[in-house]
Amino acid sequence: MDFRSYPDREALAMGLADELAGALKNCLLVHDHASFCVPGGSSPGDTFSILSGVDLDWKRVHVFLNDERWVPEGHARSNTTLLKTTLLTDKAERAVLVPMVNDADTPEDGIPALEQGFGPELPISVLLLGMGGDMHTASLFPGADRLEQAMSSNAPVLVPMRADGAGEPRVTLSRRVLAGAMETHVLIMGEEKRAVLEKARRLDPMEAPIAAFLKDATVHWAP
Ligand SMILES: O=C(O)[C@H](O)[C@@H](O)[C@H](O)[C@H](O)COP(=O)(O)O
Repeated sequence: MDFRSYPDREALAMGLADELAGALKNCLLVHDHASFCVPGGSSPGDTFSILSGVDLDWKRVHVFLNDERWVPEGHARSNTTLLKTTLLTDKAERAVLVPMVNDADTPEDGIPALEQGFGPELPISVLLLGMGGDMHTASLFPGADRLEQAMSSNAPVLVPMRADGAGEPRVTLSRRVLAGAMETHVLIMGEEKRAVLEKARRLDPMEAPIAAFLKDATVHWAP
């Protein structure tokens, strides 16, 4: 694991946006498109805003979430809405969004149609992950109902997930798909998450799902 510490959150957003843009540009030099997989939640907003103004051949960048809360677009907890308002604006408006939610009643009902969109997107070219205080990443929550399936080596691309800490039902990319990314970055902020991440490194991924992705990752942190 490579750990990068920034003096403050503004420097982190600028440094991380620069790093992600560089990785996407490199990928586009040799591939016809780049698959860019990003977290929802509150941490990446500033990074996304900076990235959206970067000069890049965005129409060849395919963006999708690590995971989504099963709520309609426009809902206050919709990661898709967050993505559309922070990343997919300005120059990045031309990027292609691969949907992670549809209007089915449950993730189980919606997943078959969603999975079809992921065929051309794997392996992920550039992966950004967040982490919760309980060591979850994407919607791989410790103790979640289908964690074992989602962490297994023959897991499907998408897994429905319900967990006490999750709020609403979720859909998440499985460990197999996330761990197959060509390049992985992790974004965390604050002393508490830094300590949690250190602890996670010593635990089994079933207890600390973020641990499954740290070995080859670059972690970006600011106080
Ligand atoms: O939909 C989600 O909740 C995310 O994809 C999730 O995995 C997130 O990255 C972490 O929970 C950290 O969230 P914060 O950035 O809000 O702390």
